[in-house]
Amino acid sequence: MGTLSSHRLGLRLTLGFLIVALLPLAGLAWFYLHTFERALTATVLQNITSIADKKADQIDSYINERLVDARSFASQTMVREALSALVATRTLSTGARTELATLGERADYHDLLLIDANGDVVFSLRGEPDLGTNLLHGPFRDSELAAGFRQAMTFMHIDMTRFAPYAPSGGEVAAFVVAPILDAQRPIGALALQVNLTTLMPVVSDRTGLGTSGETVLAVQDGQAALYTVSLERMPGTPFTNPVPLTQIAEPMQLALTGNQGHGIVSDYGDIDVAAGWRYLPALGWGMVVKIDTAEVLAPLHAMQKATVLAFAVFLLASASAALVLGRRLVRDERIIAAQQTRYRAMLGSMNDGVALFRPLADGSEFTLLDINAAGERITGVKRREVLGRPSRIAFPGLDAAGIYAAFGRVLRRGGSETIGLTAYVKDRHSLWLQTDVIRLQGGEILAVFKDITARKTADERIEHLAHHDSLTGLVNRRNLEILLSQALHAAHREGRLLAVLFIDLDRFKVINDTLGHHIGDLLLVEVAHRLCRDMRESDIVARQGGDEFVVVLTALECAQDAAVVAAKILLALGEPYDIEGDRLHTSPSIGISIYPDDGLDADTLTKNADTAMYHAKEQGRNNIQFFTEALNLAAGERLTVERELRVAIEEGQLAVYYQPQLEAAADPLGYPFAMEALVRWRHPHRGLITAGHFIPIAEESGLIHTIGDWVLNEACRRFREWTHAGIGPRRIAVNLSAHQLRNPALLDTVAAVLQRYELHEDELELEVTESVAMRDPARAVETLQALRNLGVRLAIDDFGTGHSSLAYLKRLPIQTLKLDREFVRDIETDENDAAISAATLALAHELGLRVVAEGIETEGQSRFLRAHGCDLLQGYFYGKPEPAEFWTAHWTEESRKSS
Ligand SMILES: Nc1nc2c(ncn2[C@@H]2O[C@@H]3COP(=O)(O)O[C@H]4[C@@H](O)[C@H](n5cnc6c(=O)[nH]c(N)nc65)O[C@@H]4COP(=O)(O)O[C@H]3[C@H]2O)c(=O)[nH]1
Repeated sequence: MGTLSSHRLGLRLTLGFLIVALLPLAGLAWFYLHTFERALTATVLQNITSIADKKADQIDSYINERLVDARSFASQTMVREALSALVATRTLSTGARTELATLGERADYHDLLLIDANGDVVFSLRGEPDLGTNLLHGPFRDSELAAGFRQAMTFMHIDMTRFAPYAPSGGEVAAFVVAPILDAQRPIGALALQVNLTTLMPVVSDRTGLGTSGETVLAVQDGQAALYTVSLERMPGTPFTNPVPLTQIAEPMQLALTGNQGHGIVSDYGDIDVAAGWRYLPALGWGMVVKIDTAEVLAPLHAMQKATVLAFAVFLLASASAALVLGRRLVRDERIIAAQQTRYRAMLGSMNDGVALFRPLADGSEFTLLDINAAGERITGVKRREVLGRPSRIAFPGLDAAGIYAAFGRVLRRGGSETIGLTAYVKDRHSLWLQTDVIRLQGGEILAVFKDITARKTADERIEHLAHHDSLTGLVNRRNLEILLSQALHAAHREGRLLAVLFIDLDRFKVINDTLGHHIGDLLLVEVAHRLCRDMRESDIVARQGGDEFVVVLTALECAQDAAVVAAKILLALGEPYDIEGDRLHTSPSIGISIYPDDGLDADTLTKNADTAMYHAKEQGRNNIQFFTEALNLAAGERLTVERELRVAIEEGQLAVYYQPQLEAAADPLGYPFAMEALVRWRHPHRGLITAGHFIPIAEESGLIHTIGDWVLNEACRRFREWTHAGIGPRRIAVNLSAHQLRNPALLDTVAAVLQRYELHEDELELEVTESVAMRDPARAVETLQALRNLGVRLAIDDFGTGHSSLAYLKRLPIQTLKLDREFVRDIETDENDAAISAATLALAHELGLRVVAEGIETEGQSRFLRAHGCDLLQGYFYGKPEPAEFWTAHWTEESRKSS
């Protein structure tokens, strides 16, 4: 991607200009001129040849006309008679003379002569000195006239003599046409027509077609010399006077004199280049050269040459100027491009995205790497200088070739661009994920812009995993379970197999979580998840449904009983003790099982039914497995019915408060109880009396507990005040508070209003909250309990012993009473463990200044044990069941009547 220097570019441009523009033009011009010269020369020579031919024809005609004249004159009777008369009388009639004169003047003959058979010149129109002389013996016997006379008389032939100076005519160059005059086939003399050279000259010297420098040169050979028979433009002198040796005469004339005919560009007698045509004139015995200076005939050529050179020069100048301007512009553009390239390179270099440029091979099967930027080197780990120009498969061996080259091919065929989501690339044995945009450039090259999105991809995968998995345990989460279960159901349906959904809930987990803290609870859940996964097959699904609930899906079951086997294994595995941060914890699962297709066809139904079965398992005493049955399903439906009916019950006053006595251990069992615990009952119109344990949980789930709780508190306090006003009944009233009520911000106002309404004194009202309620959010519980305490209400911890709270911890709560749970009391006579725990609890509670109420006392043995260990208050069927207020009112009234 380097750039040419301005100098080199200039040189290249000049060379290019010469090669591209000037050389062809010069060649064309030369070719044109050369062709033109050849054509012109050929035309000129053709013309000159035509002129020469024409001149030769004219001379022949000229001579023929004279020969015809001579024959015609000689054959005339008048001529024969005139000669006969002259021979006989030496005189001639005037009429005959006039007729002869007329003949002589017909053509511009110089003279008309009659010669008798002896050679005497008997008649001459001009009367020159040859008249009266004898041509055979006289002074002019060597003249051309004498030669012509002898030839005519000898051969009876009409001929023309050579031109030569003729003395009788004062040396005028002349030729004679001599014809014999016959009388009865016998020559009696001859007629001679004298033709002066001057009459031939107009024919010869006609310059038509010869321009300004044209000339017709005529010469006759005279021995080893030649005599020019016409005046020459460039050689002064009289014709027939200056003999020139044959060897020195110009070449075309030499050729003409030797009988040759031709044309060409030659040198003339003046050594000047001429276009000439030459030939021999047999009628005259002369050589003829018709010529014209090449300077004149080739003048158009020379003009054209000049014009061409001029045009060429102008063109050269113009195109050189244009080339210069263009060149400068090109150089400037080149500089701009170079600067742009530098900028782009800097930009590409500073980009975080990798950019690589490829050129496809002709068949598109392979791509050559043309360039790659710094980010591209960094991402792929290649060295630019090592891979430039190499096939892409060799340059980037770590590339997942299939996807990217297919995209290259597509973009190459269709044009435009394409984004390839992900491409795997192995660098230093680590897999990278690249996102690549593939763009086809105008030149057919392929640009790949790629970024390393491994981090993002990993994060996406993590987010994806989090979206589908529980963050604490890593198990499949509730949402993902629905999807996976639906898929598993499809497979089961397809394969005609069974499938089991196991709903698992940890018994007493809430207690552990509330008492030991969420951290320990979390660790326990993680361990539970670990144990669940341990024995599962790969095709099974283990999910956390939320809280302490887990779901296991067993796929591809042979029979429903297999699910029970797996559930039993889970029961064992989760029932093992857990060692967590130094504590040994115990929990057990309750497992509900639903089977596809018997218990439901869709994920929702199967999960719901397994949940129902799980509840049943809990009801059955925990650490238990229950299969879903239709009866269970009905029970679940029952819950809904109860909730609906409960609302009606509240409105229609079907609820009632029952009271159970709490007796002081030392007191007379038949005396007034120390306190009464208010327990709510539902007088159902069809089902009869329903105890609290059967509908309070539903009231809590549905939120009805607030209405019920407020009503019970109000009713119990009202009743208590009624009894005390009547002078019967207990000294204290105990009312249960549910966890939901305790969290209600309106509780304090409600309690304060009730205290005020019924003028309850300090410590006359005791509110019972369960241990787990107090443990759930200790800080908040302490705050609320303290506020209640500040109102003058006593506080009791219910069901003590079921949670994991220690007495030391309870010290922090503003409570005055502990209620020992029924569970401990039940086996207190038979289970040493329970007996020991109860005894220790009593002792420690007293140490903390708390009073202890034991509940669920059903036997005298239990009562005895508890009293022996200093239990303060006793409650249970042994002393009295929960009964309506009217019962107690009647009872106590009767008692007081008896005692009085
Ligand atoms: N087997 C046996 N059971 C005995 C004996 N003595 C008492 N019981 C039963 O034990 C439960 C004592 O109440 P709790 O522990 O406070 O436990 C109560 C209490 O937590 C809650 N509850 C009852 N009434 C109310 C109420 O008005 N409001 C709220 N929030 N909870 C209530 O419902 C739970 C169950 O109440 P109930 O069904 O009335 O059941 C009562 C009572 O009938 C005995 O000797 N043997």
